[in-house]
Amino acid sequence: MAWHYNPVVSWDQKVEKYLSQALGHSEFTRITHALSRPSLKQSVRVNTLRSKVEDVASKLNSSISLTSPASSLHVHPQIPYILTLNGAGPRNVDYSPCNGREVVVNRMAGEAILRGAQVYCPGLLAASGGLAAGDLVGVSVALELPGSRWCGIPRGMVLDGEGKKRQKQQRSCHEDNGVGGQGRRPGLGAEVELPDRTHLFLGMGRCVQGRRAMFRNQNGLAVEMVDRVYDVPSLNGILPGEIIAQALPSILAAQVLAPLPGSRVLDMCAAPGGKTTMMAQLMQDRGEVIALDRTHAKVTEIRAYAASLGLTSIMAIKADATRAVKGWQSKDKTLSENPSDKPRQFGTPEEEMSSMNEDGGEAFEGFEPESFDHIMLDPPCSALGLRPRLSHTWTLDQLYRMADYQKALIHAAVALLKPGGTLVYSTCTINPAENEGNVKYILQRWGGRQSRSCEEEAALACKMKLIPAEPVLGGPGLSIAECASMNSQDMPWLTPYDADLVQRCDPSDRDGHDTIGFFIAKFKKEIL
Ligand SMILES: C[S@@+](CC[C@H](N)C(=O)[O-])C[C@H]1O[C@@H](n2cnc3c(N)ncnc32)[C@H](O)[C@@H]1O
Repeated sequence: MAWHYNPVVSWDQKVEKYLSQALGHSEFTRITHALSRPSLKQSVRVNTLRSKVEDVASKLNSSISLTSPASSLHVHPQIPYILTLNGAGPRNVDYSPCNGREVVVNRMAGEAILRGAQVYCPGLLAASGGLAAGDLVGVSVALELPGSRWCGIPRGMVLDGEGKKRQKQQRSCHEDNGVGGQGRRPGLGAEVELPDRTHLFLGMGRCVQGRRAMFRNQNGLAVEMVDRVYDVPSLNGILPGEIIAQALPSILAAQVLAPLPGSRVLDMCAAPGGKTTMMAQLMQDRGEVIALDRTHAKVTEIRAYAASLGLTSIMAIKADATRAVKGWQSKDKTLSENPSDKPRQFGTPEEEMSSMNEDGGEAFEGFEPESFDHIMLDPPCSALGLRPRLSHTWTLDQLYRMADYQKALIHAAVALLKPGGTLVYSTCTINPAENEGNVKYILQRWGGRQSRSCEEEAALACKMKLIPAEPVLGGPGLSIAECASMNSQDMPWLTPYDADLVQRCDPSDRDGHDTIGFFIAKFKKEIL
C-alpha cells in the first residue's frame, strides 16, 4: 500500500468566498493547498552574540546529517545570520510492512508530526487491536468534522483493519480526550462511521509501547516515526542558546524595524519572544527592549527565553498593551469579555480570541506618550498563514472582530511612539482585513488632518507615514489595481504605490521562500 498524502482542508463558506475574492481564486486554492503541508525550508537564527554563523553551521550540519541525511543547510543569501535547513517531501511511503496495523492521531498531533515530531500518548485517538511494542504501524491524522470540533473518532477506539469504514467502538473506549467540542459522540458499543483516512497518512512508525499502555499513559512517547511523508528535521534540543528556530518572516519583521544599539524599543505583544530576542540581538544587547504580554505565564516564558540566550536588555512586563499609555488605564475595552474554558489550541479562534481577554493583572501605570524610539506591533491575529494547518474554523465575523481588536493596539502604538520613531505592524495571517485593512485604517486615521481637540488626541496629532519595509523578501500587498473588477469601495485594498511599500509573504512558495503566510508594514511618525 502506498497512499498519497492529500488532505482536503475546508473553510467556513463565507470566509472561503471572502478570501477567494480578495486573493483571487487560483491564488487562494494554491495557498489552501500549501497550508496543509509543512514548509520545507526551516529558518534558524544564529545567536550571533554567542556564536559565529560558520561554527554553528558546521555543528548543525553534523547533527542533522545523522538524523536527517536528506536535509541540507545553507546561509540565507540576504540575511547572513539565518541558516536555511531544507527538508524533503512529499514521499510515497510503503505501508506494507505494517500488515494493516495503524494508529490515528488528533489534528494537533498530526500537525506536529508533519513538523518532525514523534507520536506522544496524549495525541493518540485510535489504534489497531493487540498492538505490541516493536510493531510497525501506519500513522494517520483525523480531521474535525464540518461544523464540529469532534473528529468522529472517539479516543481509545479499536481499529480492526484499514479501509473498513464501519467499526464497532469497543468497551475499552476512553471518554473524549478534550479535543472534541460540539457534536454527538456515539455511546459504547455503537457502530461508528469512520471518515476516510486514505489521504491522511503521515508515515510509518514503530510502537514504543503496547496498545493498552499507550491509552493508559497520560504522557510519553507512543510511536517513533521511522518513515515520513515529509522529512523536516526536528531542531528540538539542538544547540540550545546558540540557535533559534524561527519562521523567516518573523525574523524579517524585526530586521525591518532594525532598532539600533542604545535605543528604547517596545514590543507590545511579545510572547513567546521571538521578535523581542531578535531585536535585542540586533541592538547588541545594548539599550532597552520592553516586552509586554497580557498573560502571566507567557511573560515568565519571555524572561526565561531571554535568559537562555544570555540577553540582559529585555524587560518583560505583564500588561494589556491597549492600555499601555499613561492615563489610558480606564479606557473602555474594545471587545467584551470572552473567557474561554476550552482547551487551549494555538491558532484556533478560541485560543486567539481568549488571549485578548486575559486579566491585565499586575499594577502597571503605563508609559509616557511618545517615549519609544521603535515599536514592534505583532498583535494576536487569526494566524491563517501558519502551516501545516489541517483545520480552518474561523468565521467571517471573528476575522473582522480580530481586525478591530488590532486597531485598539494600533492606537496605543501611535501614542507611544516618539516623533521620528518607527513602527512595524506585522501579522502571520493572509486575511486582508487584518493586513492591508489596518494599514489603510492607519493611513486614513493619521493621514495628517487631525485636530488637537482633546488631551488624548494631542498625543495622536501626528502623521503616520508608510515607508518601505526593507529588506524585501515577500511580495507586494493587495492593491486596488489587482482587484479593479471587484467592488473595492469597502475592501481594504491599498493604492498600488502603498501596496509596494508593504510585504505580503505568500505561503504557496510563489516568492521561492516556502514559508508561512505573513504581512509586514513599516511607518514613520511625523509631527504635524
Ligand atoms: C502573535 S503573538 C506574538 C508573537 C511574538 N511577537 C513573537 O514574535 O514571538 C500575540 C501575543 O499577543 C498577546 N496579547 C494579546 N492581547 C494582548 C494585549 N492586549 N496586550 C498585550 N499582549 C497581548 C498574546 O498573549 C500573544 O502572546
